[in-house]
Amino acid sequence: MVSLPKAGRSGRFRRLLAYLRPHQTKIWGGIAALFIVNLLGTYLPLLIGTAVDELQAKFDLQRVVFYALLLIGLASLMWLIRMASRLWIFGAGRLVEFDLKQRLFEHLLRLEPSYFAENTPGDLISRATSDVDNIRRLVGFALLSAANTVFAYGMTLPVMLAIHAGLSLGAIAVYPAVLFIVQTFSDRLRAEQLDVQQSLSELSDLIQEDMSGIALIKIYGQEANEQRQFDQLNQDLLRNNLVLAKTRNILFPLLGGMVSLSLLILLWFGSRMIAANTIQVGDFIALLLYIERLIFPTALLGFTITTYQRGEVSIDRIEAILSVEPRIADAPDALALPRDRVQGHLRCQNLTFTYPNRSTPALNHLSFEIQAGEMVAIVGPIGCGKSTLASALPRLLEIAPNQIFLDGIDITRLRLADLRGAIAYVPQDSFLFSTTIKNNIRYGEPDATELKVIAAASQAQIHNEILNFPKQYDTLVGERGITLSGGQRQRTALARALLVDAPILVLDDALASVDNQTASQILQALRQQQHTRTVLFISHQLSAAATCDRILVMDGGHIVEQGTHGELLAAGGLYQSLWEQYQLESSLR
Ligand SMILES: Nc1ncnc2c1ncn2[C@@H]1O[C@H](COP(=O)(O)OP(=O)(O)OP(=O)(O)O)[C@@H](O)[C@H]1O
Repeated sequence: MVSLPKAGRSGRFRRLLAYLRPHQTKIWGGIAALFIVNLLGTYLPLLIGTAVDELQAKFDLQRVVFYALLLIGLASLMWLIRMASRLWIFGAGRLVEFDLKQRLFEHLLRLEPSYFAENTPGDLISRATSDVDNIRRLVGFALLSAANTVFAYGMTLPVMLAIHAGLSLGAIAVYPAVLFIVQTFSDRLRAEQLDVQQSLSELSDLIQEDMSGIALIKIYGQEANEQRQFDQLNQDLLRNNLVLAKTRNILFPLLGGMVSLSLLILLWFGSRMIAANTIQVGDFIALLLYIERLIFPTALLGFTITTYQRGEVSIDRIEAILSVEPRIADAPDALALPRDRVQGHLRCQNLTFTYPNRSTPALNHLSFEIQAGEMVAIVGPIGCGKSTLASALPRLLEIAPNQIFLDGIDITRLRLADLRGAIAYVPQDSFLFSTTIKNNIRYGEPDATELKVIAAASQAQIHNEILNFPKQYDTLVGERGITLSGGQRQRTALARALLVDAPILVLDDALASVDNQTASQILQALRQQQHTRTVLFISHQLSAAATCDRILVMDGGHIVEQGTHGELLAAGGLYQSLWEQYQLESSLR
């Protein structure tokens, strides 16, 4: 799970300002509009008070119409300017949301696969959606409401005090209590909000995992168990939401009640003052309207603070992702190696790699050399480190310098894009995107011509099958399209790698679901152009591996034997026993 950075309040505020900076014109425009609205809002009660006093002294229909029209005009103007302020500030909120989603996605694409092994998709998705949404509300609603509250108090209070200091202070005497209550509740609200967001992440994770593993759940009949786990997490979410709702339901009515109390105080003392003629009716009405004006921002203070705090939690959760530096990145002085200059010579020297959460190395002082254009098989028992080696070559793993060399150059000194452009790597699980088969094949070169796509598919021995698909190369595959068999998926993934025509091809058990005969045919086709391509064929299919120029035998993270099929059989070592086991299994099949 992504750990939260210790940002502190000022750190969070700085980040918030950084989010707002690109949209400051809109924000300032919105704040200026709010200022004008509040200025007009402060003037209106004064105008009404004056009108009441004037008309009370001498009734004049023309003056009534004049005041009515003036009030309607000013109120309409206020409405228009308030609309503009909302459009600008809420619009800035939407833009911040857009920017954050862009940044998050861009950032996630820069991180190495191990990050995604450590952080669940459900948690990342929940952060990219609900947390970004919370920040949008912080920028939109909370900012607007906070600015409005400051202006409302800043402009209204002095005028109220000028009208009648005693009565005004009496009416707002309860407001410090309002602030005290809000402050007392704020830490509790924040902690409860964090619990809700955490529960939501856990629930998203479970849904995500269960949808991916639905077949497994059914095979093992674990529906009821999964349902129980879901119930448990859903209960947690419900409980956390209810705890939060309870706190809010105590807080917000309490705030509302305090505000009403201030009106009561005003009415109680004000009506007596009018009777005693110590305050004019117009002034009293103005004070009533001013208190009324303060009710909304004061009552909203709770929401504003909650939205702000929820947004603060979300800023931490988003920054926890954005602050992770990619562990595998270009060195500042990275060397360029354009694809057309790559020979395809590979050398590993004492290559050692230990997974972060493991005590024993997966690759242990592994050394070998492969000549450009050679076709080499890598075989070995399960778990001996073959896949680890395959992902170390294009630096999908964080390997130390001076261990792997491409054409004599330490690969950690090469530009990552160049290194990965030189190596077409087909991993064990042939992942396909939910798009057409054509787009899947030309994924590494989206502009590749139809002819090139067909050539790659033919080499991967999948072309004839594609012609039988409903829309041939335009057939959708994956969730919204047809389901391919394991072998078809693997050959499509192989076609994708062949299309980019990289100087080095690494097949990591990439033909495991393809029958031995087809696998050998594919290798044969590759062999015909092997002068231009170095091939590493990692496989348990020893009959196909036997056709390679050379075989490297791995065990316990390093190479224990190497040679041709004949040489290795004659040596009578690990390869020979793997071969005998393979022959036995083949005869039983
Ligand atoms: N992401 C990982 N985190 C921790 N350990 C891992 C990880 N991936 C692999 N390992 C461990 O590293 C060792 C080598 O695994 P690797 O997948 O490279 O073996 P392999 O030879 O490709 O196996 P197979 O023939 O089953 O594909 C194993 O002990 C495995 O458990």
